[in-house]
Amino acid sequence: MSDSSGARSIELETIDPSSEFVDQLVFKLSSYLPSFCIDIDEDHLRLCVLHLLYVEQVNHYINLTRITNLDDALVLHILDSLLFLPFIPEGSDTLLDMGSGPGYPGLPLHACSNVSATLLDSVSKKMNVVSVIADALLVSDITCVSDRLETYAKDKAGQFDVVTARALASLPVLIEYARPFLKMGGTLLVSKGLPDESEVSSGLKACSICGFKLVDRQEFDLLHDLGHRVIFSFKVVSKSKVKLPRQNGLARKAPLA
Ligand SMILES: C[S@@+](CC[C@H](N)C(=O)[O-])C[C@H]1O[C@@H](n2cnc3c(N)ncnc32)[C@H](O)[C@@H]1O
Repeated sequence: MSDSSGARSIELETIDPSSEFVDQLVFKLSSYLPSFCIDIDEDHLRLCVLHLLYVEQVNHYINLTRITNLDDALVLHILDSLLFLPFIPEGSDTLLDMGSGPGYPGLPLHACSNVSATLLDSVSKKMNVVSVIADALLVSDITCVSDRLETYAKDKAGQFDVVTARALASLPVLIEYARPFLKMGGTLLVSKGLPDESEVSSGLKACSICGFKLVDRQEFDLLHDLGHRVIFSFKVVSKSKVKLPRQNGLARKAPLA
């Protein structure tokens, strides 16, 4: 169905949260977590599974993800998002997920922790979907924003404790995007597949320009041979040496490092 602007409206077909099918997926997901030292109760995992099922439902008419096999999606969307969880410093209240797409990793992180989350993507139809799904899940304290990062940063300087990014851009670009949003002492968490060493060394240069320090780097093999992940944790330790945000698009066209 389309509205007067031609945009397709989003109507979710309600999914029974206590169905046997949902139970099975929750059980499967829960069995994956101990190998990654992640401990989350079933109610929170259920929210992650329902989010995934709604994403899959809407994906039939709005392109949100290329991963259509549910078993793979449990690992590649939910588990992959939850890998960030142990890296969120205790006491963090506010999280921004940059380029969140269908809500990864921001929605599972919000569902499984106490952080209030802002999910941002420049493509408004994606954020509309995530907002409708968040309403259906009755998750509060989640804000969906359709904007470019460089524009949103002008209004939200220094407002977040944690910024996350998955599958968005190279390390130096992510570091530049994230810095204006973070408080002093705040944390940037980035997940990467197999970054090459030149990307890492440019990232470290961008880090020192923007006032970050790399504080942790851990590697994980996803289950079922679905890939390798490196989680980088950067902490804001000083002021940026360049004025941020720069003009729209410059971070990608002319990276700082
Ligand atoms: C490959 S998708 C990844 C989505 C999600 N993080 C995930 O892992 O499934 C990258 C997303 O970043 C968004 N994006 C890219 N550049 C952006 C920018 N400058 N500002 C806001 N969103 C951006 C795109 O619209 C896209 O939805």
